Amino acid sequence: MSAAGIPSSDTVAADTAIVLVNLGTPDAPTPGAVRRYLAEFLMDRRVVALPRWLWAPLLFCVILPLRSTRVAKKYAAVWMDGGSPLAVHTRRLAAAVQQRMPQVRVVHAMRYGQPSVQQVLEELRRGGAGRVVVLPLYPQYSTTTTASVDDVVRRVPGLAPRVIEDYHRDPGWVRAVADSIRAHWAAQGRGDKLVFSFHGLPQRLVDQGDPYAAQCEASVAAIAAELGLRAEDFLLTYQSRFGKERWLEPATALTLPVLARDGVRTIDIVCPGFAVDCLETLEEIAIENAKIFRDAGGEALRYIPCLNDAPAHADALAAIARRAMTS
Ligand SMILES: C=CC1=C(C)c2cc3[nH]c(cc4nc(cc5[nH]c(cc1n2)c(C)c5CCC(=O)O)C(CCC(=O)O)=C4C)c(C)c3C=C
Ligand SMILES: [Fe+2]
Ligand SMILES: [Fe+2]
Repeated sequence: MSAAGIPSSDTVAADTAIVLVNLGTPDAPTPGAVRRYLAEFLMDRRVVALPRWLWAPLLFCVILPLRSTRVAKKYAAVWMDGGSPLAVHTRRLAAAVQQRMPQVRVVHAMRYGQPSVQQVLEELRRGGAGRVVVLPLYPQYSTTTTASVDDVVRRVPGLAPRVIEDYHRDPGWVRAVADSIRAHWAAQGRGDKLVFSFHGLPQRLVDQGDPYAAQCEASVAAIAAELGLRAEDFLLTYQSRFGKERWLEPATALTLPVLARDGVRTIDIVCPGFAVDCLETLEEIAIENAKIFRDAGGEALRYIPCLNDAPAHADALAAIARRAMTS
């Protein structure tokens, strides 16, 4: 043990594996690949709970044919040399965590698409892994994300992995996010407002007990305290609404024009619910919402990248995983 109570690398068993699990992403920015990805994702009952007789025809006959082509163009706008940003950054993050934990195997898996959680866990079992820790890359717990990872993990026989539920107030993670905001301010100056934008969720799920919104609020409070912010310096919004139902509010895309009309000239925007950059940050926030803000009279919406494979992020996740391995 270190003086700080964090288990040191030599207290960790050699047959241990850490699996970083992210949402998943299409394997090409094409309508066909996006359709396959969305079909698997949106047929998960944790994500859309409507009865299958109603949802399946709607999804396959209406939503996927229309949405896949439109969304493929968005993916194409942010696609990287190594693939989808979410895939590239997740791979790099797993490599950075592995560097910090040379005595265990660190791998990554995707809830939807490849490499699948099931396939990765089965390989670990065949390879003789004794202890497996699954770290979903969702700082805030939701039934739609973390619980869905838990569902598939439990389906793999012969392993009893420890699944980390959330790390929304982990001090190392909070410091890493705060430091990334400080670094952005040091490089670009400080905007008039700081917006924390999180992926949204149907309000119904929160009413039914999903702790996601409360954890987003707690994350923002902790990061704001670390930065010494006053209440008027920042606000929390929710993005990426899907469907007609009421989602968590205020919505990012509706709040930005209001701020512009109220005379806010420059906004710094950060997305601490996303461990790595993806379509929802690079396209929806940094391209689409930046335009929405400018069109409403704002000067600049300056996007602060996700932590991705930053050393402070890998340090924080390695410490979280080590604690889970030894508790
Ligand atoms: C009912 C629909 C959706 C719920 C509920 C939902 C929750 C949710 N999602 C994330 C993280 C990500 N979502 C991403 C993309 C994305 N999300 C939905 C729908 C719901 N998400 C869709 C349909 C899509 C695909 C894009 C689109 O068609 O608009 C991504 C990015 C994936 C990528 O490839 O880059 C992430 C990450 C969280 C954290 C969350 C609940 C808290
Ligand atoms: Fe989503
Ligand atoms: Fe989106």
